[in-house]
Amino acid sequence: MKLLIVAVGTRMPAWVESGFDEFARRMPRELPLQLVEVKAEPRTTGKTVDAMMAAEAARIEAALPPRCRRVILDERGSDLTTIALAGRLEAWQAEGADVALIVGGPDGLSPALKSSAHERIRLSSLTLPHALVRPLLAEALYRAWTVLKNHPYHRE
Ligand SMILES: C[S@@+](CC[C@H](N)C(=O)[O-])C[C@H]1O[C@@H](n2cnc3c(N)ncnc32)[C@H](O)[C@@H]1O
Repeated sequence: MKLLIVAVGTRMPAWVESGFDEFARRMPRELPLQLVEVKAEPRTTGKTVDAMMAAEAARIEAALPPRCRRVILDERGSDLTTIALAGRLEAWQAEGADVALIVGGPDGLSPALKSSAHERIRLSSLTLPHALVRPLLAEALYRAWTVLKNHPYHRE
């Protein structure tokens, strides 16, 4: 099984890439964390927000592996503690399917894509900039894995 962060937006600032890479490289071989970037719709074409989100949703759909578990990152999703996220991670591993953690662009994710999700989670009740979600999520997943392994990185 692998974890994929499928995120709208390309050419992120160096601090976003190095923050993500720092935690992705710590993941074990049996649970790799991979970033799949999806091109954001240009904000200069005069399209409506709904049309831009629909175009981004089509690209996300095309990037998802078949039969993956879809987890939407959404500020209105369920709250998770680190321990609860570790529990999810354990359940996902038992299920065995790849898990796609989907992060929207500047306007968020289309309602249709959100309703296709198996679950919706949030990292905070604050609205986060989409670039910042990548390293935060990578760290949260790494931390959750260390909980399952009783690794000293996570301290109660
Ligand atoms: C700038 S936010 C979009 C805000 C938009 N108003 C909305 O309603 O989703 C871009 C993306 O970052 C992610 N995101 C932002 N805040 C988040 C949070 N607190 N928890 C989890 N994901 C978040 C979501 O995937 C969102 O689609």
